[in-house]
Amino acid sequence: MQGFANKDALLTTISSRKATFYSRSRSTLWTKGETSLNFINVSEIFLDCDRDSIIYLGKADGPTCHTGSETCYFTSIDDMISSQAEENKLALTTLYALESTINQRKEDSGSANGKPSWTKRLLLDDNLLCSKIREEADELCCTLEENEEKSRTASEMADVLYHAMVLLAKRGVKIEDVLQILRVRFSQSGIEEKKNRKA
Ligand SMILES: N=c1c2ncn([C@@H]3O[C@H](COP(=O)(O)OP(=O)(O)OP(=O)(O)O)[C@@H](O)[C@H]3O)c2ncn1[C@@H]1O[C@H](COP(=O)(O)O)[C@@H](O)[C@H]1O
Repeated sequence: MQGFANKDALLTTISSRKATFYSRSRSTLWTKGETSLNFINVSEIFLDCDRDSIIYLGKADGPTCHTGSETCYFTSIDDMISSQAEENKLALTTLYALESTINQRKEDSGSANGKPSWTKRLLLDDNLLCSKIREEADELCCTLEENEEKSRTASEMADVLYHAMVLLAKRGVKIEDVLQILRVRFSQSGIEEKKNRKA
């Protein structure tokens, strides 16, 4: 574990041999184990080369992390990065799969395998498509204004996304083109971009 220590915390640790720290939020000394009874019995204390960091070496009576883990350092950054990458991949796969279905409907004549297709109806009727996009966007806003369940917000966003993606297909614009624009905007503040637009 890692904690902040001041001179008093260090002096207390030296005399009690129990790892003691200073809480900056509570402005008080605290000894690891005073609540959990999982004390750290300190045998040696080392200062680092420029004397702004200390290591308490000792034997712990139990888990040192408040989560019950043996150590607080149980989160692997490499694992975090790869699970994030998996989530990103899944999001992209979902969007590309939906885009591909919509494009198939565009190529189908009449209906999808003889079945009625909502996508096809939208693709054939600009007024219906635009009115649905506006309607779904309004329903998304209502989930905020009327403080609806988070699941309603997710569902309405799915409706907005799907209907907007039908418009993209109709216009022959790829979702990748949209994502590319979003990526370019990562490095720019929206306020600054608007200011520069007016100038
Ligand atoms: N993601 C969607 C999707 N999201 C919403 N919708 C349809 O959009 C329509 C929304 O119109 P509603 O008037 O019912 O509006 P609503 O907001 O859902 O309902 P209300 O709140 O107005 O009552 C419904 O028919 C939904 O089923 C969708 N229709 C199709 N897709 C995707 O497109 C694929 C192809 O669908 P088809 O073209 O119908 O074969 C599907 O397999 C899906 O992957």
